[in-house]
Amino acid sequence: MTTAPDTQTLANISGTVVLAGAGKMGGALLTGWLARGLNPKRVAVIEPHPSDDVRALAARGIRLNPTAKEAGTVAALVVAVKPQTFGKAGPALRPLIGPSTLVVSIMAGTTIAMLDAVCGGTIVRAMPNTPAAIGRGITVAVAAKGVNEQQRATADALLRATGAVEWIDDEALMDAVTAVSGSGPAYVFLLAEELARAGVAAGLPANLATKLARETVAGSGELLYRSDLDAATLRQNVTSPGGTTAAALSVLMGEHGLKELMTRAVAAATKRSKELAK
Ligand SMILES: NC(=O)C1=CN([C@@H]2O[C@H](COP(=O)(O)OP(=O)(O)OC[C@H]3O[C@@H](n4cnc5c(N)ncnc54)[C@H](OP(=O)(O)O)[C@@H]3O)[C@@H](O)[C@H]2O)C=CC1
Ligand SMILES: O=C(O)[C@@H]1CCC=N1
Repeated sequence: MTTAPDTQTLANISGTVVLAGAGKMGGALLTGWLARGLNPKRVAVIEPHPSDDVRALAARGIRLNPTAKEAGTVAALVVAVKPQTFGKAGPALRPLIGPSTLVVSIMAGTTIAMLDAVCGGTIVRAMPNTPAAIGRGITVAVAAKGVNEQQRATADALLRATGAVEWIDDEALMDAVTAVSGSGPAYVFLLAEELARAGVAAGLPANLATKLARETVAGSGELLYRSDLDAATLRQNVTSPGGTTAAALSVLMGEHGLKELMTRAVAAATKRSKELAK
């Protein structure tokens, strides 16, 4: 069950919240924080090439690329650069980290031990996903030893500003988490792409096929979100015995079907997440 975002905790964070890397995921987090009441004057962004949207936020009080001194006491540093960039970008973040700074990393495959070695701080490792951009993400988080209750509440509020949050104790699960929910939106968008393509192959005009696929994926997702029924029951509700859906599902659920493909896909992503940690 999703808990309501703790807007009070977000508004009460004392000190600066620094976002390092305001790209697709970092930008989505930033949007969520501001929408949930984080004072822009408390936010600083470290970003070599800020987008026009991020630049525009400077007019609302966000500090762009401040020095460590200008950033002041950093309550939380959220690291959203690419894992491959972190080795170079990480050490430059060190001066921002004080004795009580919480470091929240959303980088795939980057372990708490690696974060500790490169930039230090009190660490929460998290894996969000892009529906965060509309407040409908899901994030899984794991806290390093030494994260106190207040820091955990701060991390929770920052992450919950973009959707649901699940806390786990076992960091080793983060590779599979990344493969399922971090990368998962891409699998769903691929489904929309392929459904449209198959519609065209079945004779539909491209714009109609694209609209039908998009609305079908979006509407089904919304139904799954709002319904108390599980995915299997919702699927069965579409499937009339001997009907069209059953014909399609005999392909999708048949030998070498989606079960096998998805198992292989998630295994490949899990493996890649583990490789990023090396
Ligand atoms: N996209 C997703 O669905 C998800 C991504 N993540 C994680 O989020 C992180 C960011 O991914 P994503 O947003 O997709 O990638 P992006 O490339 O969109 O964002 C990364 C940003 O970091 C900037 N950057 C580069 N060098 C530095 C630096 N030295 N200091 C500060 N910022 C820097 C990049 O600028 P420039 O482009 O100019 O180099 C870019 O704007 C990754 O670690 C990824 O694993 C986690 C969950 C989901
Ligand atoms: O593809 C990636 O590596 C990142 C992590 C999860 C989603 N995007």
